[in-house]
Amino acid sequence: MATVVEQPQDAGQPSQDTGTAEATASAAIVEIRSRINEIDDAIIALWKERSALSQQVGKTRVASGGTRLVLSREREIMEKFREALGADGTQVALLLLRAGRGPL
Ligand SMILES: O=C(O)C(=O)C[C@]1(C(=O)O)C=C[C@@H](O)C=C1
Repeated sequence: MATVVEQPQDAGQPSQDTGTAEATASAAIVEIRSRINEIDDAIIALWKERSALSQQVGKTRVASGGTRLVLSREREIMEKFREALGADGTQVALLLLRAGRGPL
């Protein structure tokens, strides 16, 4: 049986390995991937912006004598993500909150 060996891509280069040798399907995949790449870039930018804003809120609150965390607010955010995305939403929310908190 032939062994398929994945070739490493150049760092920073979008992959053109579509996983199919069929030209029409391959062209469609390249097109769809272009939008996926835009979405990933937007998610990364929003993730970083949210994290910075969350840290700003935390610093503002602690500097004013408040608590570092507000668990009722965290529950509200986790519930929003769970309602929108199901069980995976809860995991996403936990990661988002962790990114904003930094190390405890
Ligand atoms: O909304 C706040 O009060 C925040 O501090 C932001 C944030 C968040 O990342 O959403 C972070 C920590 C808190 O425990 C709750 C929420």
